[in-house]
Amino acid sequence: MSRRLAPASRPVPTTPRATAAGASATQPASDVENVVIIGSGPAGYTAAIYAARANLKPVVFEGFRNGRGGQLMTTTEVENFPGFPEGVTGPDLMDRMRKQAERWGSELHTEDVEEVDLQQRPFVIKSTERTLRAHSVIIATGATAKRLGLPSELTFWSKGISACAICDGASPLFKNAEVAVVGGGDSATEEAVYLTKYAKHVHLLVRGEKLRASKAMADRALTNPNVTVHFNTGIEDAFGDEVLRGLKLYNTRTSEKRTLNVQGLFYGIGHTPNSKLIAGQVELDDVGYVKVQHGVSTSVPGVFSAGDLHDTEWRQAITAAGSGCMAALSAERYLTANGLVREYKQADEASGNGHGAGNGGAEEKQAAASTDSPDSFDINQDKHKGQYALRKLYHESDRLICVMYSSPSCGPCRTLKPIFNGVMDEYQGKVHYVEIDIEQDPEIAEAAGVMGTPTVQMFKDKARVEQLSGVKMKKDYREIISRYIGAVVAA
Ligand SMILES: Cc1cc2nc3c(=O)[nH]c(=O)nc-3n(C[C@H](O)[C@H](O)[C@H](O)COP(=O)(O)OP(=O)(O)OC[C@H]3O[C@@H](n4cnc5c(N)ncnc54)[C@H](O)[C@@H]3O)c2cc1C
Repeated sequence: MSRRLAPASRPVPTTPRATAAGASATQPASDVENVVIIGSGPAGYTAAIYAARANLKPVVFEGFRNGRGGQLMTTTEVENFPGFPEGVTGPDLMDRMRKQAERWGSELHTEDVEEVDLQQRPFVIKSTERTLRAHSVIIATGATAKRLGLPSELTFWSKGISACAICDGASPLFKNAEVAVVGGGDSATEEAVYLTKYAKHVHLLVRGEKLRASKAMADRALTNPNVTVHFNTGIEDAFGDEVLRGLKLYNTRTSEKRTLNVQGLFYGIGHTPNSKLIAGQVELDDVGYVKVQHGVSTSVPGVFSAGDLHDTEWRQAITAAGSGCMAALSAERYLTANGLVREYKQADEASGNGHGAGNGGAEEKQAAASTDSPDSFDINQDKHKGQYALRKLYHESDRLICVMYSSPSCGPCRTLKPIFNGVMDEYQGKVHYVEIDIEQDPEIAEAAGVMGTPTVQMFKDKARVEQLSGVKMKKDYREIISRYIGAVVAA
């Protein structure tokens, strides 16, 4: 896909410069950032909080295709992050980290970085929308748990299938249940043993005829009475109803098929570090993990790694956050030692109201109206909420009606809301926008055939004309809307 890359597009600051975040520069003008952070998982946001509190005014590229907020946006309850004795949902935790980063003046862009040049100084970072230069860079692009790609994988994801036994093993879903772990290496074997704390019995499904795990680890699984190791075993698919109930297995040597009734399937087949962006510029290990020294320093001075991107062992939110902190402090030290710091003053509001700038923050302020009722509904308003409004508009509006269906625990919905709200603002007076929370209004979501969230549907003249699942780029929504109302307002 070809993308337009703007030249160094951020304005050259004057001194002092009133920044969008309410911070002002106290050093000579420059268009070079102190620090650019790539990634918005626990590592990226924690690095942003520390760098922002050190008055460095970090610029954060949160990512778009893989979703802002990182891996925890795909999970429900996080029970092991300190400070949340009752647990917290992954999306809530990430929203809180994001707000904290924003509050201290981080500049957030929900964009993917497509290219970096770490050979020249200042470093050059090109995202889908802009090109920046920076004296230091923190890479926190995480790792992606490998999936099997079973036909029913998405249906049972977080409803029995999980990529993290340590995170999800204690869930009530698996207590005293039979569960399976797939994989034959150290991680899978360790996870199988770990799960015996909660599950009645654990089945370790191994494609080959022996375990690849270390002897000590393999022995722990093989001698545990609550673990059965099934060699030469592949998984064809999963089955169940509301939740996972079992697996369709096959013998990898004889192709013989059978089923195994389990309520959990945990993937222990490894992770892929998201290091393509920096391959060839920063030293990586054989698998692609960044090689670090002193915790977070990469082979390029001024470039730091944080979180799962270099963590081959722990891969937890708290360890990622910890290394985000280390990366930010290391970047600060590096900038200071090399006389590169451009310090910004925190404006009063930065420490008070919980809002900085960043494009996401600005867009989030434009949320849809509160739920419409017969008393409050006004057809002249652009933005609406709830099924009453949708039914009224469906029958009475002569505009294009854009409906976004979301649910409170859906991470991608949180990513899409500000994006879609921003697009809707470009078409004031031309479209009607309705936000439907499918937990509050399940009937209308069912009637509309919504199978997952986020979903965007568009209606014109009492007919559904478009349906889009997941998070798309602004330009995709604009292109579609322009088909029905003519002009594209913003490029
Ligand atoms: C289903 C599941 C449940 C889990 N539950 C728990 C739990 O309960 N407790 C726990 O401690 N841990 C849990 N984990 C593990 C935890 O989520 C990870 O260890 C942690 O998120 C790693 O943080 P990170 O910041 O290093 O990377 P990630 O969270 O992976 O974030 C990486 C970020 O980088 C961004 N990015 C990637 N490429 C680019 C690019 N080119 N440009 C811009 N941005 C980019 C992505 O969009 C993403 O925002 C779970 C993991 C999964 C998959």
